[in-house]
Amino acid sequence: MMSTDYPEHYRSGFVSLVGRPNAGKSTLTNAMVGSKVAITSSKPQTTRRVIRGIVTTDDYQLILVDTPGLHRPRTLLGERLNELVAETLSGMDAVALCIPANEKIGPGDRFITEQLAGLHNIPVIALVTKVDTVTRGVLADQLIAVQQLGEELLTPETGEGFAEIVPVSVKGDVQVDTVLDVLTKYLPTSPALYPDGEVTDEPDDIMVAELIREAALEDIFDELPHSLAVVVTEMGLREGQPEDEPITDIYAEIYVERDSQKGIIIGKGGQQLRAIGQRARRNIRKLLGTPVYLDLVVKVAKEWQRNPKHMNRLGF
Ligand SMILES: Nc1nc2c(ncn2[C@@H]2O[C@H](COP(=O)(O)OP(=O)(O)OP(=O)(O)O)[C@@H](O)[C@H]2O)c(=O)[nH]1
Repeated sequence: MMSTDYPEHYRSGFVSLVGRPNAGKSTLTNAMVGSKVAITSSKPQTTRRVIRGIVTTDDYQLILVDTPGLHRPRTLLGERLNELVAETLSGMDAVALCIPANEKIGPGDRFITEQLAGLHNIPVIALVTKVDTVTRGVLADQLIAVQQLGEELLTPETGEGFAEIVPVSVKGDVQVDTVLDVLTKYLPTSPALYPDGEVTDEPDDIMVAELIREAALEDIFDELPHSLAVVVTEMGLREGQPEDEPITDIYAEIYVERDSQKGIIIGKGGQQLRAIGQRARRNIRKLLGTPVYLDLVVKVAKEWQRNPKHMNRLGF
């Protein structure tokens, strides 16, 4: 379909879908990618950009980028990761914040919106997702609440708020095309940035490490407020697998500061570590688009967090 000649009006660029867990980002990404089957890729890309999908048509190429690390900074390390997220976002042509229609706007939404307020000259579009789950009345209230959120936190000076607010439902097949139209409006004129076919940059071990870290912190966060780092030591597609059954092998080390914390992470009979692995695998699988074999080792690195050299060695 694509040729090397691009029409003058051709647009190409990056858009990131953000939003708290369960907001419907993946479902929407898949629906947009699936609706225009020119290029699909669920493979992660460079260290900074984790590409979830590319929608290529005769008029535009929309590159959908993931930013899984967008959360409250918990530690120095967390702040650095959030800088990484900020850097990813600052390279976007637009950012779309997903807010479900059927859940009240909460602290998570507010926090992310505040983060987005720091972006300069990047339009932020609100997508009110899963509108099939609510009545018209509830949707109307949510649209107003979203508008107020934008006016209050995004551009309080001007009160402009979100560049646009678009209701959408993948399950109900409502306005998925409209979302594409809206997002691509903000792409700059440019030839396609990715060639036709599979995209094959280096996988992103930083994002994988972050997913493992999040999985570890999920239910033992209180006991380990700060002392956790994850390093992916090896990652790659398993050789000799049939092409339609790829598996990604990942070897990672979880660093804690004290022996006692090591015990917490591993748990009785290794139970906790298994649970962490399971959770992490589920999310990494989403990110990479292949089943994952995950080998986790827990190590003690004393006071690593306050030691910049140590942090550098750990890849931060
Ligand atoms: N009814 C309905 N459910 C939806 C819709 N879109 C997504 N969902 C459901 O909402 C849940 C979360 O969707 P995801 O797309 O995984 O959300 P996400 O934001 O990618 O979540 P994380 O990966 O946890 O950040 C899933 O159970 C979806 O099936 C929709 O349009 N309508």
